[in-house]
Amino acid sequence: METITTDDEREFIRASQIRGRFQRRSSIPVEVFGPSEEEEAAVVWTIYPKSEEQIKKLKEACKDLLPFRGLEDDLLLQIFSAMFEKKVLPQECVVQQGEDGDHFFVIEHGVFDIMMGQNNQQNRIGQYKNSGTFGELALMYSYPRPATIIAVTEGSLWGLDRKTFRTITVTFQLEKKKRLQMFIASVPFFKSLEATESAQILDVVEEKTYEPGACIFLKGEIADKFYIVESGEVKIVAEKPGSKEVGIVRHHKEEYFGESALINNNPRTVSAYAEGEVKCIVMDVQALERLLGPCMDILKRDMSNFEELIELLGPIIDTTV
Ligand SMILES: Nc1ncnc2c1ncn2[C@@H]1O[C@@H]2COP(=O)(O)O[C@H]2[C@H]1O
Repeated sequence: METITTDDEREFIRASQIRGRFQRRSSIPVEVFGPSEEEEAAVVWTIYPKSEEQIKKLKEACKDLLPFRGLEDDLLLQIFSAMFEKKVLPQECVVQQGEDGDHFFVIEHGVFDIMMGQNNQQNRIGQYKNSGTFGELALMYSYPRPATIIAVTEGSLWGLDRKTFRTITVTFQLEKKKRLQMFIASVPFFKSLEATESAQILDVVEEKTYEPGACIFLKGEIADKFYIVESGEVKIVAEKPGSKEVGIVRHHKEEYFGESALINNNPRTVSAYAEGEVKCIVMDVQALERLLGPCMDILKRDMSNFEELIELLGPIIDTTV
Protein backbone atom coordinates (compact mmCIF):
# COMPACT_ATOMS: atom_id res chain seq x y z
CA MET A 1 0.00 0.00 0.00
CA GLU A 2 1.09 3.53 -0.71
CA THR A 3 0.77 5.45 2.52
CA ILE A 4 2.50 8.52 1.11
CA THR A 5 0.14 10.06 -1.35
CA THR A 6 0.94 13.65 -2.16
CA ASP A 7 3.71 15.00 -4.37
CA ASP A 8 4.92 17.02 -1.47
CA GLU A 9 5.36 13.93 0.68
CA ARG A 10 7.11 12.03 -2.11
CA GLU A 11 9.49 14.92 -2.46
CA PHE A 12 10.09 14.83 1.27
CA ILE A 13 11.14 11.20 1.13
CA ARG A 14 13.36 11.81 -1.90
CA ALA A 15 15.03 14.78 -0.28
CA SER A 16 15.51 12.95 2.98
CA GLN A 17 17.46 10.28 1.19
CA ILE A 18 19.95 12.75 -0.19
CA ARG A 19 23.07 12.24 1.88
CA GLY A 20 20.97 11.34 4.87
CA ARG A 21 19.85 14.89 5.41
CA PHE A 22 16.39 16.14 5.98
CA GLN A 23 14.95 18.99 4.06
CA ARG A 24 11.55 19.86 2.70
CA ARG A 25 9.98 22.57 0.60
CA SER A 26 8.22 25.48 2.30
CA SER A 27 10.29 24.73 5.35
CA ILE A 28 11.67 26.53 8.31
CA PRO A 29 15.03 24.76 8.54
CA VAL A 30 16.46 23.94 11.93
CA GLU A 31 20.17 23.56 12.41
CA VAL A 32 21.50 21.43 15.21
CA PHE A 33 24.76 19.77 16.14
CA GLY A 34 25.18 16.69 14.02
CA PRO A 35 26.37 13.26 14.96
CA SER A 36 29.68 13.52 13.11
CA GLU A 37 32.05 16.12 11.78
CA GLU A 38 30.13 16.04 8.55
CA GLU A 39 27.03 17.02 10.48
CA GLU A 40 28.87 20.06 11.79
CA ALA A 41 27.76 21.44 8.44
CA ALA A 42 24.21 21.09 9.78
CA VAL A 43 21.55 18.45 9.79
CA VAL A 44 18.34 20.04 8.71
CA TRP A 45 14.78 19.01 9.14
CA THR A 46 11.57 20.87 8.79
CA ILE A 47 9.42 22.56 11.35
CA TYR A 48 5.68 22.62 10.76
CA PRO A 49 4.38 25.34 13.07
CA LYS A 50 1.55 24.37 15.37
CA SER A 51 -0.80 26.21 17.71
CA GLU A 52 -0.59 25.77 21.47
CA GLU A 53 -3.87 23.90 21.31
CA GLN A 54 -2.45 21.47 18.75
CA ILE A 55 0.70 20.91 20.82
CA LYS A 56 -1.45 20.24 23.87
CA LYS A 57 -3.46 17.68 21.94
CA LEU A 58 -0.31 16.01 20.60
CA LYS A 59 1.15 15.83 24.10
CA GLU A 60 -2.01 14.26 25.45
CA ALA A 61 -2.15 11.78 22.57
CA CYS A 62 1.50 10.73 22.84
CA LYS A 63 2.15 10.85 26.56
CA ASP A 64 1.78 7.12 27.19
CA LEU A 65 3.11 5.92 23.87
CA LEU A 66 6.25 3.82 24.14
CA PRO A 67 8.54 5.74 21.74
CA PHE A 68 7.73 8.98 23.58
CA ARG A 69 7.53 7.81 27.16
CA GLY A 70 10.02 9.54 29.41
CA LEU A 71 11.21 12.00 26.77
CA GLU A 72 11.89 15.47 28.07
CA ASP A 73 9.53 18.26 27.09
CA ASP A 74 12.13 20.00 24.91
CA LEU A 75 12.65 16.88 22.86
CA LEU A 76 8.93 16.18 22.61
CA LEU A 77 8.35 19.69 21.29
CA GLN A 78 11.05 19.20 18.64
CA ILE A 79 9.44 15.96 17.57
CA PHE A 80 5.96 17.49 17.43
CA SER A 81 7.33 20.38 15.41
CA ALA A 82 8.50 17.90 12.75
CA MET A 83 5.06 16.35 12.34
CA PHE A 84 3.45 17.23 9.02
CA GLU A 85 -0.26 17.49 8.34
CA LYS A 86 -1.87 14.82 6.21
CA LYS A 87 -5.46 15.25 5.06
CA VAL A 88 -7.40 12.09 4.33
CA LEU A 89 -10.61 11.33 2.47
CA PRO A 90 -13.31 8.81 3.41
CA GLN A 91 -12.28 5.22 2.52
CA GLU A 92 -8.64 6.21 2.25
CA CYS A 93 -6.32 3.48 3.43
CA VAL A 94 -3.65 5.11 5.57
CA VAL A 95 -1.87 2.01 6.78
CA GLN A 96 -2.07 -1.41 5.11
CA GLN A 97 -1.61 -4.65 7.00
CA GLY A 98 1.42 -6.61 5.79
CA GLU A 99 3.22 -3.65 4.24
CA ASP A 100 6.41 -2.02 5.42
CA GLY A 101 5.79 1.20 7.18
CA ASP A 102 7.93 3.99 8.41
CA HIS A 103 5.33 6.53 9.43
CA PHE A 104 3.56 7.15 12.67
CA PHE A 105 0.31 9.14 12.88
CA VAL A 106 -1.59 11.14 15.47
CA ILE A 107 -5.25 11.78 14.74
CA GLU A 108 -6.18 15.45 14.72
CA HIS A 109 -9.74 14.66 13.69
CA GLY A 110 -11.70 12.04 11.82
CA VAL A 111 -13.00 8.50 12.34
CA PHE A 112 -10.74 5.58 11.42
CA ASP A 113 -11.42 1.84 11.36
CA ILE A 114 -8.82 -0.66 12.56
CA MET A 115 -9.01 -3.73 10.36
CA MET A 116 -7.25 -7.06 10.65
CA GLY A 117 -7.50 -10.29 8.71
CA GLN A 118 -6.03 -12.66 6.18
CA ASN A 119 -6.39 -13.20 2.42
CA ASN A 120 -8.54 -10.18 1.59
CA GLN A 121 -10.85 -11.03 4.48
CA GLN A 122 -10.54 -8.03 6.78
CA ASN A 123 -12.58 -7.58 9.92
CA ARG A 124 -13.03 -4.43 11.88
CA ILE A 125 -11.45 -4.87 15.29
CA GLY A 126 -11.72 -1.31 16.53
CA GLN A 127 -12.24 2.33 15.70
CA TYR A 128 -10.59 5.65 16.49
CA LYS A 129 -12.97 8.58 16.90
CA ASN A 130 -11.30 11.97 16.59
CA SER A 131 -8.36 10.98 18.78
CA GLY A 132 -5.68 8.34 19.09
CA THR A 133 -2.43 7.34 17.46
CA PHE A 134 -1.38 4.52 15.16
CA GLY A 135 1.63 3.31 13.24
CA GLU A 136 3.93 3.59 16.27
CA LEU A 137 5.14 0.03 15.87
CA ALA A 138 6.84 1.08 12.65
CA LEU A 139 8.79 3.68 14.61
CA MET A 140 10.07 1.03 16.93
CA TYR A 141 10.41 -2.21 14.98
CA SER A 142 10.87 -3.21 11.40
CA TYR A 143 8.15 -5.76 10.90
CA PRO A 144 5.14 -5.59 8.57
CA ARG A 145 2.14 -3.56 9.67
CA PRO A 146 -0.05 -5.86 11.81
CA ALA A 147 -3.26 -3.95 11.02
CA THR A 148 -4.94 -1.80 8.38
CA ILE A 149 -6.21 1.67 9.19
CA ILE A 150 -8.93 3.11 6.93
CA ALA A 151 -10.52 6.53 7.15
CA VAL A 152 -14.29 6.36 7.63
CA THR A 153 -14.79 10.12 7.38
CA GLU A 154 -12.58 12.84 5.99
CA GLY A 155 -9.92 13.60 8.53
CA SER A 156 -6.62 15.13 9.38
CA LEU A 157 -3.53 13.43 10.76
CA TRP A 158 -0.13 14.50 12.02
CA GLY A 159 2.53 12.29 10.44
CA LEU A 160 6.10 11.61 11.44
CA ASP A 161 8.59 9.37 9.69
CA ARG A 162 11.01 7.14 11.53
CA LYS A 163 14.12 8.74 10.08
CA THR A 164 13.13 12.19 11.22
CA PHE A 165 12.20 10.82 14.63
CA ARG A 166 15.61 9.17 14.94
CA THR A 167 17.47 12.18 13.57
CA ILE A 168 15.85 14.48 16.08
CA THR A 169 16.49 12.14 18.97
CA VAL A 170 20.14 11.56 18.09
CA THR A 171 20.96 15.15 17.24
CA PHE A 172 19.11 16.42 20.29
CA GLN A 173 21.12 14.12 22.54
CA LEU A 174 24.35 15.30 20.92
CA GLU A 175 23.36 18.91 21.23
CA LYS A 176 22.51 18.32 24.87
CA LYS A 177 25.84 16.58 25.44
CA LYS A 178 27.72 19.50 23.92
CA ARG A 179 25.77 22.01 25.97
CA LEU A 180 26.38 20.02 29.16
CA GLN A 181 30.06 19.71 28.36
CA MET A 182 30.34 23.47 27.98
CA PHE A 183 28.44 24.02 31.20
CA ILE A 184 30.58 21.54 33.12
CA ALA A 185 33.73 23.17 31.77
CA SER A 186 32.51 26.49 33.16
CA VAL A 187 31.72 25.19 36.65
CA PRO A 188 34.49 26.08 39.14
CA PHE A 189 34.36 22.66 40.84
CA PHE A 190 35.42 20.99 37.61
CA LYS A 191 37.87 23.67 36.47
CA SER A 192 40.88 21.66 37.59
CA LEU A 193 39.90 18.64 35.53
CA GLU A 194 41.66 17.70 32.35
CA ALA A 195 39.55 17.93 29.21
CA THR A 196 39.33 14.16 28.97
CA GLU A 197 38.19 13.91 32.58
CA SER A 198 35.48 16.52 32.15
CA ALA A 199 34.33 14.70 29.03
CA GLN A 200 34.10 11.50 31.08
CA ILE A 201 32.04 13.32 33.67
CA LEU A 202 29.31 13.49 31.06
CA ASP A 203 28.91 9.74 31.36
CA VAL A 204 27.95 9.96 34.99
CA VAL A 205 25.73 13.03 34.99
CA GLU A 206 22.15 13.51 34.02
CA GLU A 207 20.17 16.66 33.53
CA LYS A 208 16.94 16.91 35.49
CA THR A 209 14.19 19.49 35.40
CA TYR A 210 12.07 20.15 38.46
CA GLU A 211 8.66 21.81 38.45
CA PRO A 212 8.18 24.81 40.74
CA GLY A 213 7.96 23.61 44.34
CA ALA A 214 9.16 20.09 43.52
CA CYS A 215 11.15 18.24 46.15
CA ILE A 216 14.69 17.47 44.99
CA PHE A 217 15.57 15.50 48.08
CA LEU A 218 14.12 15.10 51.53
CA LYS A 219 15.66 15.15 54.97
CA GLY A 220 16.29 11.57 56.04
CA GLU A 221 16.84 10.20 52.54
CA ILE A 222 20.07 8.42 51.64
CA ALA A 223 22.53 10.95 50.23
CA ASP A 224 23.77 9.39 47.03
CA LYS A 225 23.52 12.28 44.56
CA PHE A 226 25.43 15.51 44.17
CA TYR A 227 23.81 18.48 42.38
CA ILE A 228 24.88 21.54 40.44
CA VAL A 229 22.27 24.16 39.57
CA GLU A 230 22.11 24.73 35.84
CA SER A 231 19.27 27.24 35.97
CA GLY A 232 16.72 28.50 38.46
CA GLU A 233 16.91 28.62 42.23
CA VAL A 234 17.03 25.85 44.83
CA LYS A 235 15.98 26.35 48.42
CA ILE A 236 17.52 24.24 51.16
CA VAL A 237 15.24 23.93 54.15
CA ALA A 238 15.68 22.46 57.58
CA GLU A 239 13.58 21.88 60.65
CA LYS A 240 14.62 23.83 63.67
CA PRO A 241 13.58 22.37 67.03
CA GLY A 242 10.15 23.63 67.99
CA SER A 243 9.52 25.36 64.69
CA LYS A 244 8.41 24.58 61.19
CA GLU A 245 10.64 24.10 58.17
CA VAL A 246 12.77 27.16 57.50
CA GLY A 247 14.68 28.09 54.41
CA ILE A 248 18.36 28.31 55.24
CA VAL A 249 20.11 28.89 51.96
CA ARG A 250 19.43 29.38 48.27
CA HIS A 251 21.55 28.04 45.45
CA HIS A 252 21.81 29.53 41.99
CA LYS A 253 23.46 28.74 38.68
CA GLU A 254 26.79 26.88 38.97
CA GLU A 255 26.41 26.39 42.71
CA TYR A 256 26.47 22.99 44.36
CA PHE A 257 24.28 21.33 46.90
CA GLY A 258 23.82 17.85 48.29
CA GLU A 259 27.56 17.72 48.82
CA SER A 260 27.29 15.68 52.02
CA ALA A 261 26.83 12.74 49.66
CA LEU A 262 30.47 13.19 48.71
CA ILE A 263 31.68 12.65 52.24
CA ASN A 264 29.50 10.02 53.76
CA ASN A 265 26.42 8.00 53.12
CA ASN A 266 24.53 9.43 56.04
CA PRO A 267 20.93 10.45 55.46
CA ARG A 268 20.26 14.01 54.34
CA THR A 269 20.10 16.47 57.22
CA VAL A 270 18.14 19.02 55.17
CA SER A 271 15.62 19.00 52.30
CA ALA A 272 15.95 20.72 48.92
CA TYR A 273 13.10 22.22 46.87
CA ALA A 274 12.85 23.91 43.49
CA GLU A 275 11.90 27.59 43.66
CA GLY A 276 10.29 28.12 40.29
CA GLU A 277 11.42 25.80 37.53
CA VAL A 278 14.89 24.43 38.17
CA LYS A 279 17.31 22.52 36.00
CA CYS A 280 20.10 20.62 37.73
CA ILE A 281 22.99 18.47 36.78
CA VAL A 282 22.66 15.40 38.94
CA MET A 283 25.63 13.18 39.62
CA ASP A 284 25.57 9.74 41.02
CA VAL A 285 28.21 9.95 43.71
CA GLN A 286 29.45 6.38 43.44
CA ALA A 287 29.94 6.78 39.72
CA LEU A 288 31.65 10.12 40.26
CA GLU A 289 33.94 8.55 42.84
CA ARG A 290 34.86 5.74 40.49
CA LEU A 291 35.66 8.26 37.80
CA LEU A 292 37.50 10.79 39.92
CA GLY A 293 38.91 8.34 42.46
CA PRO A 294 42.14 10.14 43.37
CA CYS A 295 40.46 13.56 43.23
CA MET A 296 37.76 12.45 45.58
CA ASP A 297 40.25 10.94 48.01
CA ILE A 298 42.13 14.21 48.21
CA LEU A 299 38.87 16.09 48.56
CA LYS A 300 37.74 13.86 51.40
CA ARG A 301 41.11 13.84 53.17
CA ASP A 302 41.28 17.61 53.09
CA MET A 303 37.78 17.98 54.39
CA SER A 304 37.85 16.57 57.82
CA ASN A 305 34.63 18.31 58.76
CA PHE A 306 31.57 19.83 57.21
CA GLU A 307 32.63 23.48 57.56
CA GLU A 308 35.83 22.88 55.63
CA LEU A 309 33.89 21.23 52.85
CA ILE A 310 31.47 24.12 52.70
CA GLU A 311 34.31 26.60 52.57
CA LEU A 312 35.84 24.76 49.68
CA LEU A 313 32.68 24.15 47.73
CA GLY A 314 31.27 27.62 48.09
CA PRO A 315 27.65 28.12 49.09
CA ILE A 316 27.10 28.18 52.82
CA ILE A 317 24.72 25.85 54.60
CA ASP A 318 23.74 26.81 58.12
CA THR A 319 25.65 24.23 60.10
CA THR A 320 23.83 25.13 63.31
CA VAL A 321 20.75 23.39 61.98
N1 LIG B 1 -4.97 -4.78 17.86
C1 LIG B 1 -4.00 -4.17 17.18
N2 LIG B 1 -2.92 -4.86 16.78
C2 LIG B 1 -1.91 -4.27 16.09
N3 LIG B 1 -1.91 -2.97 15.76
C3 LIG B 1 -2.97 -2.21 16.14
C4 LIG B 1 -4.05 -2.78 16.87
N4 LIG B 1 -4.93 -1.78 17.12
C5 LIG B 1 -4.43 -0.66 16.57
N5 LIG B 1 -3.26 -0.90 15.97
C6 LIG B 1 -2.45 0.10 15.26
O1 LIG B 1 -2.38 -0.28 13.88
C7 LIG B 1 -1.09 0.07 13.44
C8 LIG B 1 -0.57 -0.54 12.19
O2 LIG B 1 0.71 0.00 11.94
P1 LIG B 1 1.85 -0.20 13.04
O3 LIG B 1 2.23 -1.61 13.06
O4 LIG B 1 3.01 0.71 12.85
O5 LIG B 1 1.10 0.20 14.39
C9 LIG B 1 -0.18 -0.33 14.59
C10 LIG B 1 -1.00 0.16 15.76
O6 LIG B 1 -0.71 1.53 15.99
